[in-house]
Amino acid sequence: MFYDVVIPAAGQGKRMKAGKNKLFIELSGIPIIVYTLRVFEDDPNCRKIILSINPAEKDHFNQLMAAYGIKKVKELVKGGGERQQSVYNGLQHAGEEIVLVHDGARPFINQGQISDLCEAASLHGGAVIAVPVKDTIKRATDNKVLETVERSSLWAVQTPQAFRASILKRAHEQAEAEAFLGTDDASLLERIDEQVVIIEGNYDNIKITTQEDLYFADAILHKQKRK
Ligand SMILES: Nc1ccn([C@@H]2O[C@H](COP(=O)(O)OP(=O)(O)OP(=O)(O)O)[C@@H](O)[C@H]2O)c(=O)n1
Ligand SMILES: C[C@](O)(CO)[C@H](O)COP(=O)(O)O
Repeated sequence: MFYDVVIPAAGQGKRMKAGKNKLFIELSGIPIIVYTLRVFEDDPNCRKIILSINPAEKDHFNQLMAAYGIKKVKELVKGGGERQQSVYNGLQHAGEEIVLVHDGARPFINQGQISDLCEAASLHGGAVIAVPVKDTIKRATDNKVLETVERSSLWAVQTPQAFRASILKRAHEQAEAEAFLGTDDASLLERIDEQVVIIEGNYDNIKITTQEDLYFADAILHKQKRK
């Protein structure tokens, strides 16, 4: 099933404390964003990549795409102050069928799962990749525990997230109109009662967020190279 993908890549990487967009940090000599883009460049079902970026970094992104032969980025879109706004801006350039949203900061998505995700989105409206939560989760205020949350129904949600484009566009419009800010795109469907289903993913699909994620990323990369 064909799809367009919106990749938000306009963050500042504050939690990484690298003093630059963390997507330019290299893993084994290759920038993180290149790993992410390659997954979609190599997927024959991906029609086009829409990349939301900070305009000040446009030349850097263009240089990387030229150097690594990335040809499917058909739109370089101005990102927003929040991830949700970067996705919203990208969505304006997406087609009318299936659209995926995938963090630039998740370079280890397994291509095999993307088609399952698209099928599910076509059937249900929205679908997310997620893994069962492994830790015991407690709710607390001011470090005082209020309760232990029942774990069997908890999922840690990742990207990609796939949607019927018309539903995602409507969900974003409504969130924008009501000044609602979510941490992922599926939450915008949930609040307008559109269905979102889970496709079980794997724990390697980490989002590179803080310094320690870089050595987890190196380990995952080495594991993948051994295959
Ligand atoms: N205004 C923003 C914020 C984030 N992102 C993108 O959304 C993805 C997930 O966001 P996150 O991991 O939070 O990245 P940063 O915002 O860069 O990190 P931080 O929150 O630590 O500053 C990243 O690919 C990031 O580039 C974006 O396009 N626009
Ligand atoms: C969309 C996301 O990757 C799902 O896990 C995540 O919510 C991005 O935002 P965060 O603020 O870094 O959690």
